[in-house]
Amino acid sequence: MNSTGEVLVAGVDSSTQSTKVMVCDARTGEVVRSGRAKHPDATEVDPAQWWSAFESAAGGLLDGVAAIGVAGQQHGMVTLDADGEVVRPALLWNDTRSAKAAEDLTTELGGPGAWAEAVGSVPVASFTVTKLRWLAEHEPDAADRVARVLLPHDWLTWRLTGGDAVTDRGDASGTGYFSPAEDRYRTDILGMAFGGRTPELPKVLGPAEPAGHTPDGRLVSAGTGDNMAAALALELGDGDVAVSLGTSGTVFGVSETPPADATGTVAGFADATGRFLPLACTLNAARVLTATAGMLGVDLAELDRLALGAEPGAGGLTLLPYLDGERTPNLPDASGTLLGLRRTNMTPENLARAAVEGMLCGLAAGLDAVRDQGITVRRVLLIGGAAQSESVRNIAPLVFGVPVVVCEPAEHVAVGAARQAAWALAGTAAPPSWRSRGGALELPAPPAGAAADGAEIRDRHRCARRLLHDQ
Ligand SMILES: Nc1ncnc2c1ncn2[C@@H]1O[C@H](COP(=O)(O)OP(=O)(O)O)[C@@H](O)[C@H]1O
Ligand SMILES: O=C(CO)[C@@H](O)[C@H](O)COP(=O)(O)O
Repeated sequence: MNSTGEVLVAGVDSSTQSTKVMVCDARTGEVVRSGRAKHPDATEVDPAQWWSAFESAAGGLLDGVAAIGVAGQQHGMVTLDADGEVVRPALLWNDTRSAKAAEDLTTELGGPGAWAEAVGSVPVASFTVTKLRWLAEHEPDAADRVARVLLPHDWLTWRLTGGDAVTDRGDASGTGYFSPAEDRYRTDILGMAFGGRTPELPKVLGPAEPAGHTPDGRLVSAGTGDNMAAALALELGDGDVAVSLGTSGTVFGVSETPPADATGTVAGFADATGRFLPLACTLNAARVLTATAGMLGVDLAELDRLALGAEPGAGGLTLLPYLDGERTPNLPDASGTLLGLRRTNMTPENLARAAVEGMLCGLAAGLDAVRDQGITVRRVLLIGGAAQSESVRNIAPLVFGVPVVVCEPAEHVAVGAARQAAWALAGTAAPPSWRSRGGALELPAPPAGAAADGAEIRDRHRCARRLLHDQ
């Protein structure tokens, strides 16, 4: 409690590029203060770096905070030895070295359908289970020293409490060895993947179950994966689908029934409330814009200005932005392609717009995939760093073909983690309602007659994917 009698809770978002901490009023969700610190730009990171980023982001913010929750980038493999020391740097969700392991594991269990049935998802290189197989094959001595495997948020939560290691259904569902439908670990799959080794796994807590306390007495909630935390902050209703434009691009909605997409496009995750979170994820989102801005020698504001100076369709330029390989479609070794160049359309404006359209078309394909899993898409809630971009805000309604809303204040992952902390503190059956906490800005619809442009842009990108990648 602070000096004015408010009960305060803190949420931590330890995602790919940075740590953010938001301190909120536990009753309303209103953000009262915040901090952030950068992470290294790598796909292999010593977890100690997340801890120092947390300390730096939270520095001076936690006075009066009664409870804290941690949301983390999903899937990262944190390996600990018998003394609790890190065995090797964590491999992150966007590290594609385990792509071959993913293929092998898919075959070994009996194909994509067997995986979808067993754990709700077909593994790609992002999933923890494939990273363990990679470790067993490439660094067997290190694999032999692994006594426990955690996810990034599990590790941070464990550091905060100093107690037993715990996790939640949401983050566990991204490992590839937890069944969200049955609510249990599949240690048989873990053993199969990790050469017969079955390291200790964190206990899976219920949505409002506390993980423990910090040494100075703050309650720590179970924590969850970053996308699950965002869903908790957004309080997604029927017909609401979130599109997050961070390092990854994600598309997700809440479902009462466990998804099982044997095509592997939609992962059948659990959410942070006891339900499910069908989700499609691309490897290339906000960084497509920073990379394009870098190539054009401009900042992000100028990239927006350029993109908005081009006509819809970018003069016929099509960018398949697989700059870091791709996960959806599953093309870990792909690189980006720019198609349709003519002397007349090779302008900075068209290139800037092609980057925005290309990034958004990857997410539009994700929207189609979640629709195929029975999710109704009545409106898109746009979140993540690149949702701040003016050109993204202008072009998204056209490319998605449905109403698009931007919810304020931003940093939904950290706010969702804070809401989970408030829930654990209250110990109620349902989380506190924080619906009054911010506004929703409905983005202007494209002009009448422009829907055809949106369909044309999506079709052109779909044809390019088929032509170049058979996807
Ligand atoms: N106005 C903007 N226009 C375009 N991209 C932006 C803007 N503001 C932030 N970003 C991008 O958003 C990304 C960070 O988003 P964030 O959701 O925090 O990512 P993550 O959770 O993966 O760390 C960065 O790549 C940053 O460049
Ligand atoms: O792998 C996934 C989802 O399955 C990613 O969404 C990660 O959870 C990283 O998220 P960001 O750092 O991009 O927010």
